Amino acid sequence: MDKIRFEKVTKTFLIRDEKKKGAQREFTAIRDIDFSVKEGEFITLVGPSGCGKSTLLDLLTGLTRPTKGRLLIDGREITGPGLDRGIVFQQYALFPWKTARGNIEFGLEAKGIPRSEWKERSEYYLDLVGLKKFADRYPHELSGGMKQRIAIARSLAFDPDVLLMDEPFAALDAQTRETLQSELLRIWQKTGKTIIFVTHGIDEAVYLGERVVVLTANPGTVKKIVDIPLKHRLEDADIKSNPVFVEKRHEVWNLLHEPEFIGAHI
Ligand SMILES: Nc1ncnc2c1ncn2[C@@H]1O[C@H](COP(=O)(O)OP(=O)(O)OP(=O)(O)O)[C@@H](O)[C@H]1O
Repeated sequence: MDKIRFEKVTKTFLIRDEKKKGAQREFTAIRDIDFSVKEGEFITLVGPSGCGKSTLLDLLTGLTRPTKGRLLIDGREITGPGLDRGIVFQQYALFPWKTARGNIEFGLEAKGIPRSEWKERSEYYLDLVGLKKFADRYPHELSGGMKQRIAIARSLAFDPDVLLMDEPFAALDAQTRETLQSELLRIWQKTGKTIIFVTHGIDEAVYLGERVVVLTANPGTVKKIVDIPLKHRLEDADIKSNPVFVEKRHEVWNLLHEPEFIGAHI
């Protein structure tokens, strides 16, 4: 069965009508989004600014509902937020008054894990993201990359089936971003989570995604879903020279540079 299914999902918002004072009009942010994600799959979503990437993730969190269509997880309609979905945002969203360990334990408490298990579990997730030695640091004592690792560890501590990531590495410098990308792949391979990862970066989308969903803007629709048959992402030290990477990167680049995107900010 599909882990996640978008069934002809449309989301419209009421916005101010620029032509008529005091009036409102409908604005279609995304239209007829229809695709499925398999259990354990790593999917990346890429598209120009305003194509509805965040709107799609909001719908998956259950914080907003579609105007038309349905979103399903394990065949059940999403009707609200749930601990089956972990979220990692661009901004780290850590509690500044809690240590790295405290932030992770928050996830354990929310899930109802007995307090006696917190230490062992938080150590496990700190170790998974390579920060065992930094357990007692506060967020302001950690680098941006470390904060994002803690945010990932905290989301994983809930043991969600699905990890939703909204440009999680966008605020990091290029080198830290590359390190975290490969760490995320390693974590994904180890945990087998289903991951939906939103990005502006074509390289990032192709490197991480087993499939890349290319979206168009105004309204956001699926332009194409590109398979990325890269086998050894972590073992290949210079993956960006790999002919499959080069070819697929070019395909996604072309899709994003077709006439309807001219002038769009990608
Ligand atoms: N609450 C809202 N009310 C009205 N319009 C909205 C609302 N939320 C989003 N939109 C509009 O829907 C469209 C899609 O927005 P969204 O934030 O999902 O795009 P995005 O692809 O994530 O953009 P970016 O890449 O710039 O972050 C945009 O045109 C935006 O202005």
